[in-house]
Amino acid sequence: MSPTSPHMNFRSFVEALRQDGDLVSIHRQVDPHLEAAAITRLVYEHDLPAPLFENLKGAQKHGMFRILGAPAALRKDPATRYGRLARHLALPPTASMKNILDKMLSAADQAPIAPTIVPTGECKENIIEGDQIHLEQLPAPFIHKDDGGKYIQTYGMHVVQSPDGKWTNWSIARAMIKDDKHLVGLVIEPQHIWQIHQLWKKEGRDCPWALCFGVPPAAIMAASMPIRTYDPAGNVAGADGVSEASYVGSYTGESLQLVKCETNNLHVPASTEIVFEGTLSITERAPEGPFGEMHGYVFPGDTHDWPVYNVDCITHRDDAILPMSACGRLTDETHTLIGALAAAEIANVCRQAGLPVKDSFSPFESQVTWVALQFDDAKLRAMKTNSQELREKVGNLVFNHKSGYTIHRLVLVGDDIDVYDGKDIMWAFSTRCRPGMDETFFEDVKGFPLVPYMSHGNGSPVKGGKVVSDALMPSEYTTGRDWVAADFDNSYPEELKNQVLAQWENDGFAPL
Ligand SMILES: Cc1cc2c3c(c1C)C(C)(C)C[C@@H](O)N3c1c(nc(O)[nH]c1=O)N2C[C@H](O)[C@H](O)[C@H](O)COP(=O)(O)O
Ligand SMILES: [K+]
Ligand SMILES: [Mn+2]
Repeated sequence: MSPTSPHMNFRSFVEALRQDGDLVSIHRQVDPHLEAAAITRLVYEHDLPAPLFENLKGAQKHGMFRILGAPAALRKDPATRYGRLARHLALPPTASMKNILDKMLSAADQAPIAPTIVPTGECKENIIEGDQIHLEQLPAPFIHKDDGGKYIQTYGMHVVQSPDGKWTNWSIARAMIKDDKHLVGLVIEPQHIWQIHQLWKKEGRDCPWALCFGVPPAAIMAASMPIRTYDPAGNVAGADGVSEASYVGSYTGESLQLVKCETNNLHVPASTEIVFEGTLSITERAPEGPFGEMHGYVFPGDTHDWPVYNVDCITHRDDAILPMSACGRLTDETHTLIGALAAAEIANVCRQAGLPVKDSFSPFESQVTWVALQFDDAKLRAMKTNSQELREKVGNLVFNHKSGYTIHRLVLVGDDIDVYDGKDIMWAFSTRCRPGMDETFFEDVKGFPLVPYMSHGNGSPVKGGKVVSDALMPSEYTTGRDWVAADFDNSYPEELKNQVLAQWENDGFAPL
């Protein structure tokens, strides 16, 4: 039996949410066509407990399947706002986003812990092969009314491996049902699934593939993160490097248990809820999309050809649970994971390049198109640099690195700004960055086509549209901050502040 702790076993994770009071089990019949996603969308927009749809219309025998919505979204109580994410990493429910991202980065300088191959696991409880496979009969969710199909894949983990077997990549990329035996989904440059797909194209063979729904929560975090499993520039793989599986081992401190697929030599987490096995075609493409995406838009009719996945075999647990991200406007997994994890990796890349970056975050208010980089002011001064030089250095580094792919604005701030507080970032950006003078624009870098002003704007969908906005004041480069913030923290003597706080409730105010 594989580990049963919530961060290492999806089923245990769902039970842990129930114990936390962070799960709503819905036993009435719910339609996977729009209804399950509509409920989940409202959950996201009000930071409510995760919905578990126990009784889906059209669910197959052997319990194939139930749906868990909002697997990594926010909790309403500010004290445990990131509690559901914390559960992915065995951190306390009061963990801050900084605690979560530090945990994810902790593996970067620890020895990788390779996974362990075990003979079998819960994911082998049911095996469906060949002509018994009917994807069209599964209760797959139709998520937004203008989507191009049923997006069964929004929180599953793709497993693909370089032809030389040295690099196994785990990542999330969307896919919808094409027909009874096939999916079709985004495989975009420079993502690792795209890089490995390219390697198989050179080989002239379809890429062996597995798609794992309901994996150990600690694993899906690495699947969502642009970790450098290869040379820092994120170039196409070559030498032997760290795969996500080993990276997960580092930050959990335990070896993940994997089992071999039935129909290829890939390995998947033993406790996975549902496994699709097959190939990612190097030749076949099909119309895909539109899909209501991470920036909050669907463009009806916006369909493009992408590679086809062929499903040869399905294995699954009894009463399997499919996790679903009904993404769009704030706040769902595309914000809490894609933005946050990219920000963490970008800070890592900056520090590796010798830049004094202390912290970073992608503000939800920017729909995770920005990353704020917090500089150590004293070390910044020691650099004896200036705004233009720093903007060019940071922009050329980050916008040419894979981890910067989804980010279009970098805001440079001092260490008086809390990068996890969107109000702080907007205060600094709005008051310290002079438009036109304190910004450097980058047109000759890879752009992220999912951003609406890229795919449906006035310029190239895949090139440029990026900027470094310097919200460090000139004094921060030379003498140090020459202002005092007009706020409670900074504009009153300590003993007066203590006196005000001590009197606060006696004066008749509610506790802060
Ligand atoms: C958490 C999460 C991440 C992603 C996605 C989703 C979620 C919930 C969807 C809801 C399915 C929406 C879709 O936009 N989606 C998605 C995607 N990357 C793509 O290339 N294509 C995609 O369709 N990422 C981001 C990638 O997972 C990260 O960029 C990761 O870093 C990739 O791994 P790697 O290539 O670095 O190994
Ligand atoms: K990844
Ligand atoms: Mn990767």
